[in-house]
Amino acid sequence: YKGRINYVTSAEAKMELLEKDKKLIILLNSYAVKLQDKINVLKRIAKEFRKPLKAAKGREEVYLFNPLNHLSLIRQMHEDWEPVEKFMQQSVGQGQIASIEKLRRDLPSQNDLDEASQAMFRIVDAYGLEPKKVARGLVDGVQYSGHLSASDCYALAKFSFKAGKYQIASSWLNTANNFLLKQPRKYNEVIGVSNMDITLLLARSLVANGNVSIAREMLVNDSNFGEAGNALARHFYENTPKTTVSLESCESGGVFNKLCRSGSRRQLNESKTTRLHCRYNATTSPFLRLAPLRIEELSLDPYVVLYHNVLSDAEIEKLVRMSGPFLERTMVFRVENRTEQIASSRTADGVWLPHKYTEYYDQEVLRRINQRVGDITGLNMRSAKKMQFMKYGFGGHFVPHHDFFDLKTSYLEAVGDRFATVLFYLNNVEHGGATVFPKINLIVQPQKGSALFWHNLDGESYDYDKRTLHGACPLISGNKLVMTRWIYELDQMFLLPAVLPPRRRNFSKTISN
Ligand SMILES: O=C(O)CCC(=O)C(=O)O
Ligand SMILES: [Fe+2]
Repeated sequence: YKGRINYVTSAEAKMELLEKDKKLIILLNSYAVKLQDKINVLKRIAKEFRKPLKAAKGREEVYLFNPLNHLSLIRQMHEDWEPVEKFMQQSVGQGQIASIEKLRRDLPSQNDLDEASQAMFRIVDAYGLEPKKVARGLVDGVQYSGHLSASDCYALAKFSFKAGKYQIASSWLNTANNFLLKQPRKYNEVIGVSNMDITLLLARSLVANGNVSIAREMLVNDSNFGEAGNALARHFYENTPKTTVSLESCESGGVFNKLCRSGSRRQLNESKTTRLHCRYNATTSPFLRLAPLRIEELSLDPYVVLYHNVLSDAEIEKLVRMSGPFLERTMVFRVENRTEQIASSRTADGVWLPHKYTEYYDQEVLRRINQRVGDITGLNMRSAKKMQFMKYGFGGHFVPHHDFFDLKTSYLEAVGDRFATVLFYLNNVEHGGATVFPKINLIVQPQKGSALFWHNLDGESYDYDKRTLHGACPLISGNKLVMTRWIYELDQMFLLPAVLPPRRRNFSKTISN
């Protein structure tokens, strides 16, 4: 998987895809031109051949008595048809066909389509959208240009069906049916979904959803099936479909979705948000006496604050530039098999900064940002100086999770767990993509240059604070850029006396190494 072009999250790969699309269409057109040339020659020959017949029409006998015509007819019928047949048999545009075949090797795979479908599924699910509106470009109150095709809706239906989401599958199929009526017939003879495909999958979805009689009626009334519809409905009833796609990790559930919805609306209406408190920090370091920082306190317990204008545009530009070449699909650590894996619970591209190829002069900005975080939070930043830059694309999200590991490893024993998190927002996000804390009803809309800061450990007991559960709502359009810096527990032991090594904790997970 790694090393393969990632068409789903990477914007560059999508640009490449457009280029390939252009090339393929040029090839298809030049194939059609070659074919047309051949057609023109054949038509010309047919026209020539028809000339004597036309001349003879109605006076055939007289015509054949003419010695010229006599010879001509014999010769032509003896000699000319063989080369015509040869010409007809000659294949046309083999070069174009071969080139298309070659380009096709690197096109999006079934896996890419599944991921893109899943991204769309997530958006529809999280924001509570209706497929028929989405198909016409109306997404969560915003009218986008263009619309989906019958085949697009059918692909989304197939994906939903595979995931066992029969209700959504039915909605997509009804939408597909409406679009099919509007598609040119000639086009559908070669590609695209047929009316019968749609009806069959709709019947299966209805049956799987418990609506057997509706499915049977639909099939029997369809001229493609008639009476056979009865048996078909019974067959679907007796063979429950297998779900082959697991959406477990992409379904984030009630409160998270509710907050995502309210967030996208609020952003659109630009209406006021309620904040606990807003103040300036000019105390945690000498630096801040010169440049006090505006702080919005979003929650006191657990402690969550938003710092404004922490990073300058120039710094952000630099971070984006130095991350670009190294971005890769982010992995999720799986305790079960101790490996990093691509998971549907988190869809984004990311890179740890500094990357091993980051130029020395580029590391300056990272050091400066680290120093600033220390100044602002008053915390010790010694360990784990790396920061994670992340770029979310269409449907990109992060299911609710805790940032602490609650895991026993030798590394975490040395530095402690993730005491606090700093989440820098590196751009203004167009639509969707808020950070949400479902346990404390908090939603934060990304704002370029600001940084969200929270404690992952309880302020008194220093135990894991489960209320810090948080996630990223699916992104609907554009990109979302963030950078995360985790601050470690044992770095704070001289600042916060309660944090004392060796910490004794009952870890819920252990990795022996
Ligand atoms: O992108 C976001 O809004 C959240 C990111 C996050 O939770 C993380 O990286 O741990
Ligand atoms: Fe997180």
